[in-house]
Amino acid sequence: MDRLTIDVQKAGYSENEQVIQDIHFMVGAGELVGLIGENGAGKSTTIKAILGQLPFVEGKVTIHTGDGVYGYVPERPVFYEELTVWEHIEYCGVMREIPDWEEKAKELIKTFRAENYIHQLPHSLSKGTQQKIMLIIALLPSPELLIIDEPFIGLDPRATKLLLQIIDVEREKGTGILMCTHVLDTAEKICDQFVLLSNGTMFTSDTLHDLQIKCRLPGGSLLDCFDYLIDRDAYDEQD
Ligand SMILES: Nc1ncnc2c1ncn2[C@@H]1O[C@H](COP(=O)(O)OP(=O)(O)OP(=O)(O)O)[C@@H](O)[C@H]1O
Repeated sequence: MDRLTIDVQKAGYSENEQVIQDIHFMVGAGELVGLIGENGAGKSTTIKAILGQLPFVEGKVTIHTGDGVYGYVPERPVFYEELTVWEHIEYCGVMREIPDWEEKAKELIKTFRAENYIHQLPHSLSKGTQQKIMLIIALLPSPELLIIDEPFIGLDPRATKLLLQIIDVEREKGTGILMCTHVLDTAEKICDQFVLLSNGTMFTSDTLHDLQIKCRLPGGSLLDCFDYLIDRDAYDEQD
């Protein structure tokens, strides 16, 4: 069963300027898909198209969750300046009418070892701690689809390990996860599939094994395959 289907012919920030084109992929239940690409390739724009935050989208994005609920963790945490961490969590729980939100919140706070921060203002916290708070808020409604932008930047090794464990638990529950990242060595180990973007176009959506075959790089790393595909023209010329 799919959690997300993206079928976008073109999309962008203004009518005349398309930033991404021909993006077609799916995220299945319990699947972790890595959205990979160089700076400016169009990863964040693709995520904005999924979230309905782009003014111009030609195509269709379907979120197949029972209640249409999804969790989103942006690359840069966004908070209300005057609300404490707990007040943010409360706001999310009450506004989204999440049953038992308080209990769930306490569990998540314990999991993320964030007890000491809950009465502080998020802006006074470190970037990694802010990211943990964003994750708690994203997970509070028990979403069946999770979209995470650059989750590993700013997390210390223990927090990274914790996030990886949480990703595993979510996948076991059937949550589909789309993760945008530059940390290819980690992505390579944990993602089921990779959507590779270059210049706003998706040039492949494959497992690492299929990428290795496509690139004729048996046992090659994700970075090797990515490099090969990006420079394919140059490589082909050398063949
Ligand atoms: N708000 C915006 N208005 C107009 N163009 C934008 C806007 N945001 C991004 N772009 C353009 O869209 C293109 C793709 O950018 P995007 O942020 O999607 O790339 P990215 O793959 O997420 O890059 P990075 O890895 O650096 O975060 C770039 O050419 C960028 O300049």
